[in-house]
Amino acid sequence: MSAETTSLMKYLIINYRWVLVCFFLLPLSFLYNGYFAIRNWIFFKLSSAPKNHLKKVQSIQKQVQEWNKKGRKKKLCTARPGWQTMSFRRPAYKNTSHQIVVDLVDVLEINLDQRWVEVEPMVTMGQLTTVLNPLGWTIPVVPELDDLTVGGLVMGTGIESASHKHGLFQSICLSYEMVLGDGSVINCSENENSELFYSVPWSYGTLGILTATRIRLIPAKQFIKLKYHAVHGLDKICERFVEASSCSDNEFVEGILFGPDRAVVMTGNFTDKPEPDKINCIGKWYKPWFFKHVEKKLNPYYKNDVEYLPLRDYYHRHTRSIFWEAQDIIPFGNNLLFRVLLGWLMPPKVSFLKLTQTETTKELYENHHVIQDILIPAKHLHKSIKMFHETLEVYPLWLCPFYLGQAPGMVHSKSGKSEMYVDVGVYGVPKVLDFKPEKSTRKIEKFAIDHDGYQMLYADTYTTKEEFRNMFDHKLYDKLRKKLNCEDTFPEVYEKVSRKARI
Ligand SMILES: Cc1cc2nc3c(=O)[nH]c(=O)nc-3n(C[C@H](O)[C@H](O)[C@H](O)COP(=O)(O)OP(=O)(O)OC[C@H]3O[C@@H](n4cnc5c(N)ncnc54)[C@H](O)[C@@H]3O)c2cc1C
Ligand SMILES: NC(=O)C1=CN([C@@H]2O[C@H](COP(=O)(O)OP(=O)(O)OC[C@H]3O[C@@H](n4cnc5c(N)ncnc54)[C@H](OP(=O)(O)O)[C@@H]3O)[C@@H](O)[C@H]2O)C=CC1
Ligand SMILES: CC(C)=CCC[C@@H](C)[C@H]1CC[C@@]2(C)C3=C(CC[C@]12C)[C@@]1(C)CC[C@H](O)C(C)(C)[C@@H]1CC3
Repeated sequence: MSAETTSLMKYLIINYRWVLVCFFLLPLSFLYNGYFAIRNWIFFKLSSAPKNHLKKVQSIQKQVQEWNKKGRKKKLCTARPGWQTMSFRRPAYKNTSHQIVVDLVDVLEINLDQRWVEVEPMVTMGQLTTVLNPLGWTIPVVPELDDLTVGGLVMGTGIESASHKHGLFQSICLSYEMVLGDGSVINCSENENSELFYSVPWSYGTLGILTATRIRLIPAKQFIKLKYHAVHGLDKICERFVEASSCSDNEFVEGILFGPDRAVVMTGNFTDKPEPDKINCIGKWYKPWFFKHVEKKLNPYYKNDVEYLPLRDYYHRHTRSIFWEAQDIIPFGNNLLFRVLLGWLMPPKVSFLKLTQTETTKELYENHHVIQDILIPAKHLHKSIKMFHETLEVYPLWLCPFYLGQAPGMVHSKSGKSEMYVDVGVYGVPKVLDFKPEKSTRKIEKFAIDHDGYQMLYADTYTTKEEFRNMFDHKLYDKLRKKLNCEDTFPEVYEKVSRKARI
């Protein structure tokens, strides 16, 4: 292809990606979701899951035992296709690993007396909220985005606006059932095999295959009373945000920074008594994107600083616009006409976007886009926002507080006592002129390491193995890897998340 044609193709792919998305990916996503809704309903109606679980676990054990018999030639990973994972890149290591099929996709049991739900690892957040919310229950932390799987959230991490009370996703898990590298099944919890229980989070499937987990339940009411607090000035923003995060009356706390000195802090509580004229079904297809709706609250003209959002609308408030990533894919996606006509098809499935990503878009995102979630102690929030402004100048920034305890494992508070942390989510096009992906990201990673922070690993990490082990506490992890003979069974976490391991 001539140079002109190539650059024309690149121009079209970059500036008209929305054509592919609107005319192909949106309808395809809608049909795919429809198929799975029916499939789940039928599987449930047949009550297939509870009866089949044991058989499905035995099939995983059999796969691992066969792998052992064949001489353990390659290391193990799950057979989930890389394009389906909720991470920016695809796991290249799967091509050179022995893949274990883990088709565990169902809700197993809801025990309302003891307040837990037992689920298989491929259950998604969308499926779980569909099951639980009509029953008047919820898990305490419901990570955004329907397609997140329980397995990925346990083995990686998960966070949402209730995390300031309930911690990260692993803090709401009561037990894990796993198949180990020798083909045996093990259960672990705080009181049983507790060292394994604390090592599983952030282990990225490198200690065993997760086959079920029990998650705590709390009563859910049908609405969230959401208060919007427009705040101006970085000092005031940090003060208001940290104060809201430490106030135990707030069941939900979230902040969106729309510029270096203007933000909206949101506090929420469950309620069954909404004021009828203030109900906002923000999840309806024709409604504005949530972050755009929030941005309007900065304007003093919009007096209405209290709204009542239906529970499921609140839990998946950022899903239609994929936080603010959809605006780079469908620039006119928040336009009223588009929303009324095609909003019901949004969002395009992230997995389909990944599946159809071209080298051109990949290069574009690599060199002109940043996607990171940096977890920083709340006492360093002011400093970190300034660092992000100088290094990237990307807005909006997502601020999500979470309580981090001292339980052993890869991620714990480093100050010797439990403390409030903040997830600073950065998703967008850097405005600074000197943005260089590796240099800028390594600066952010160094800032995190120097301030007792962490980096979410669904995103690119440019840390060296030594820096990675400096950021994440490998003491207990290394001990378990040895105890469970993982060395030649599973790769190490770093070998699954580093830039070399992903394409
Ligand atoms: C345990 C459980 C798992 C579910 N899994 C899914 C799912 O994977 N995908 C999805 O879209 N929807 C799921 N649902 C939601 C389900 O689709 C709706 O709640 C149900 O269709 C509503 O119809 P119903 O009122 O007849 O349900 P119910 O009358 O509550 O129950 C209908 C069926 O659910 C079974 N059931 C009820 N409670 C339990 C329990 N604690 N453990 C196991 N089986 C139970 C009963 O045996 C019966 O066959 C699940 C619900 C429950 C309680
Ligand atoms: N609000 C939030 O908290 C959000 C979080 N995220 C990120 O998304 C990730 C989850 O994405 P998702 O696509 O669900 O997960 P992935 O499929 O990406 O899995 C993440 C890791 O968990 C491992 N894993 C998954 N299931 C199992 C299992 N049953 N047994 C052993 N290992 C397993 C995978 O191993 P393998 O590679 O072998 O398959 C992989 O290393 C989270 O970790 C989080 O970082 C993204 C958006 C929002
Ligand atoms: C802790 C929290 C809230 C994290 C939110 C992370 C999301 C914003 C991330 C997770 C996966 C993610 C990186 C993704 C993308 C955007 C940002 C996402 C959705 C997109 C869709 C951007 C466009 C890209 O071409 C491509 C399709 C590869 C990715 C896929 C993953």
